[in-house]
Amino acid sequence: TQQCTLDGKTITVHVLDTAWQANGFSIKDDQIVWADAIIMVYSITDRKSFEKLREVADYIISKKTDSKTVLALVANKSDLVHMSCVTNLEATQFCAEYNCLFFETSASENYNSVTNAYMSVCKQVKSNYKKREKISKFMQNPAIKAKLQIRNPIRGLEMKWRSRAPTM
Ligand SMILES: Nc1nc2c(ncn2[C@@H]2O[C@H](COP(=O)(O)OP(=O)(O)OP(=O)(O)O)[C@@H](O)[C@H]2O)c(=O)[nH]1
Repeated sequence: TQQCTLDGKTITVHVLDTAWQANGFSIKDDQIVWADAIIMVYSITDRKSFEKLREVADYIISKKTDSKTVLALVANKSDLVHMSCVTNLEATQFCAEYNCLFFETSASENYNSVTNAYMSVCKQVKSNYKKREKISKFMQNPAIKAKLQIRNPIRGLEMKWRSRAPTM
């Protein structure tokens, strides 16, 4: 558990460091569901570590029932770019496919890049929370609630009517 400052406010972050093993994650599925953000890290000098992430991302998505979780892909060891065996295009394609944020870091030579990735993910989580709060406040508005209640029966009627159409 870590405290950090975001937009002048102290936030508490629970971090679980896990690994992908032959039989899946070393954490429980409900911890995947519980997470607000999941950061997938690979080493740019180890192609297998990148390729494995497809399996990881597919598994995460299969356990998540909504899209509120922030997913991030981190290309670590950017100081060893001359030994890289994963192209930026491949990483970008992965991010587009899984809707991930993307960061390049060097844990050994540029710790700021690590902090930046970490804080950006926290910011995105906070922003998602704010958006959800706004939507839920909006839905609690009596005028909106009333409109939705009127619309739902109408939609119900439409569905009934449509399902009868082929027999007419
Ligand atoms: N050159 C370079 N080496 C790094 C970097 N990050 C980690 N390493 C080295 O890579 C090796 C593995 O680092 P770890 O931090 O143990 O990696 P890990 O993924 O936590 O490993 P697990 O214990 O299997 O989870 C160590 O020798 C680190 O010094 C980096 O950004 N650049």
